[in-house]
Amino acid sequence: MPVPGRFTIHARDGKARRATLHTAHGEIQTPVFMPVGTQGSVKAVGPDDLLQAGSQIILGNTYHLYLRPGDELVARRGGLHRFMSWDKPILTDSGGFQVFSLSTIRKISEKGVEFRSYLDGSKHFFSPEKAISIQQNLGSDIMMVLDECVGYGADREYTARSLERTTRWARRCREVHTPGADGQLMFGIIQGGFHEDLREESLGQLLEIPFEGYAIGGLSVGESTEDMYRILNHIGPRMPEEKPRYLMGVGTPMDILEGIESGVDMFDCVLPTRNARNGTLFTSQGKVNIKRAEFREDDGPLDPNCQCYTCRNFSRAYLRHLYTAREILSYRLNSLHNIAFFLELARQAREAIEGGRFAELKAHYQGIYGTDGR
Ligand SMILES: CC1(C)O[C@H]2[C@@H](O1)[C@@]1(COC(C)(C)O1)O[C@@H]2CNc1nc2cc3nc(N)[nH]c(=O)c3cc2[nH]1
Ligand SMILES: [Zn+2]
Repeated sequence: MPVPGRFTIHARDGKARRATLHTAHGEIQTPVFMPVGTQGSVKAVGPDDLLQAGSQIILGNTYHLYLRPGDELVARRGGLHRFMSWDKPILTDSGGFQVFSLSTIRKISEKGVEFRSYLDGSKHFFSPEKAISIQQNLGSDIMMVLDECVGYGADREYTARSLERTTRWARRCREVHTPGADGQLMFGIIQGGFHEDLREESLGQLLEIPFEGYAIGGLSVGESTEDMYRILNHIGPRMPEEKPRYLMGVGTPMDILEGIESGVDMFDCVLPTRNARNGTLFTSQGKVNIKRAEFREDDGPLDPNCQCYTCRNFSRAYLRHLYTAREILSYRLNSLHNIAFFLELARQAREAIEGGRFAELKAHYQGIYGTDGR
């Protein structure tokens, strides 16, 4: 009987790892890309589509589901898995980032963070304990601690004080959930901004608390690729070797490959679904902007090397028409393809690590997407 939290490394290629993470809703082969289902749905696609595309785990969000429909309601409906008919693993973010990026008028204190709902302006308060209680109601397989993601450009002094409070919050999260209770795992989140020494400080403090995994927070917040990679390359390899490493909110295909090369195992980003809705599609030959006139009479598949439903059944001309006509089907077909692309990228990375060919895979995509894929 697999024990939730067990993390087995099968192969290494440089710092890259090929591993299996066991959860209460099944095992996850890593490196893994996690489609984002912020409000309990991965926008425009259904659970059957996600399974078909090879998705192993999806993301939900404490902040959004707490505000609507309410974590207590979801608990009464049997938890998030049953509510959204997804019986594989779910990771939920704690809401810290969303409070800072989406809410107005927020007050942060030792106790937690007070914020106003982006829906109706009503006042709410998240303590670390509350953030964990919501994720217990949702029944997610991997819970994230409540943290403060300091903005890009925050000064060093504030960043240093903030990471100390984030550690105290992390300890409070751990204290209200016994490791492994109800099969739920808990990950700590490393902060420290863009200062290598503060990053090490944050990691060192978190290592004193037993977490089943560790995440790199505070990146993909508008910084340059150079700054992201500098911190990633510094802290990734310093994270516990025997536990899963998760890079939050990242990123482009090249960011993901850079992260894997730095020893990161798990990734999530809204890019595939968000860009699908504005017609930017990721293919094995680079980015395709489907609204371009050149595709008006192009009968070819979006990506000749892709096996997804969209590429097997529809032409670029048709996809361009749907996008131009603002047909709802455009969201579905474009999202299906982009999700399939990111999942296939992660699958190719797993295979390349097993074969000791990760450097070649990264070089191959660098030739197509450039150094950062922006
Ligand atoms: C605001 C919104 C919707 O979240 C996405 C998306 O825009 C956007 C805008 O540009 C892209 C890159 C496409 O992704 O940036 C967000 C993705 N970056 C990111 N997600 C994070 C989540 C996090 N969660 C916690 N608890 N703590 C963190 O430090 C943290 C850091 C993160 N960084
Ligand atoms: Zn496709």
